[in-house]
Amino acid sequence: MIQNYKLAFIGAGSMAEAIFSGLINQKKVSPENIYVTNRQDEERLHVLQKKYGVQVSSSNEQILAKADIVILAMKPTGIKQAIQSIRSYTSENQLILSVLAGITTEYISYLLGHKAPVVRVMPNTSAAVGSSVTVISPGEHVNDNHLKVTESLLKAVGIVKQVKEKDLDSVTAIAGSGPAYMYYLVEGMFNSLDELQLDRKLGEELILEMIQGSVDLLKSTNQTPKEVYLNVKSPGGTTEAGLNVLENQQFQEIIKDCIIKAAERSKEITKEMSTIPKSTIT
Ligand SMILES: NC(=O)C1=CN([C@@H]2O[C@H](COP(=O)(O)OP(=O)(O)OC[C@H]3O[C@@H](n4cnc5c(N)ncnc54)[C@H](OP(=O)(O)O)[C@@H]3O)[C@@H](O)[C@H]2O)C=CC1
Ligand SMILES: O=C(O)[C@@H]1CCC=N1
Repeated sequence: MIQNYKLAFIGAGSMAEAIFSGLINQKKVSPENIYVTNRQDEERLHVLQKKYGVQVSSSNEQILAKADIVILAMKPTGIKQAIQSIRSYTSENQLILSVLAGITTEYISYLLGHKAPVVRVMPNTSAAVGSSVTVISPGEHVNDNHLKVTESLLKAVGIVKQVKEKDLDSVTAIAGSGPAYMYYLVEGMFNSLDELQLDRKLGEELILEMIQGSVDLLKSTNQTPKEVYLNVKSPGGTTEAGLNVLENQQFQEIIKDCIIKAAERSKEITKEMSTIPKSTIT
């Protein structure tokens, strides 16, 4: 279904790369059909072209003229300037996907000034290996076919769920930012290896496989996380000694605060960068 679509990525950073590299690796879209642009970093475009064979250009007109799907992938702060620079080359026949945290479909439609269908998408960088958990939320002018195309595209880089736009702030904290918290935890575990005097390579492999196995078990059981970790713990044993440290430091409270703060920040971004001036609302 999506093989013949031409995709234009406006923004050439880590998220754009994760999505298009995933699409290319999964052989869902060929590099000839992927166009990538940014404002100024030509070296970055050159690197992406060399690595993936994608089409790059600093001309928005060139990039957008052929695009069926436009993927907005700049930082939220850049949305106004970005749409100003692409608006005249976009049309209502193109499907607009936005991966920007906190920027509403309503605001994007307002900036575009026409009725192109806009879908908000919250992926994560695991798209690069086909394992993103991506959440989508349709804006006003989106029909079932637009949603099917969006899903079909994003299913190529992981699982896709649909939510109401009001839920995207919470989802962003988990699906979008979540991987960073996991990597932070893994970094902490890696940092223990020197003190444990364990071979670094072996230790890192054991940690990653242990995490993979823990996720596999959690997914395959009906037990709660608590039941599963209590199965690991023996009275007076090693696990208990470690868990006591986590409990004393209120580790779960910290994690909860972390997720809630990320969701709150998404709401703040909406207020700061995605507010339609009152005078234009009829
Ligand atoms: N990284 C992640 O894990 C996730 C990110 N997101 C969202 O993805 C978006 C991008 O994040 P990320 O990839 O990390 O950011 P990066 O900073 O890595 O990339 C941003 C890119 O946008 C380009 N850019 C900025 N302004 C414009 C413009 N006006 N026109 C064209 N290109 C522009 C930048 O290049 P130049 O400066 O040369 O223009 C750069 O290539 C954000 O909005 C974020 O909320 C969503 C989910 C996960
Ligand atoms: O940090 C951010 O704001 C973006 C959104 C989700 C992941 N990265």
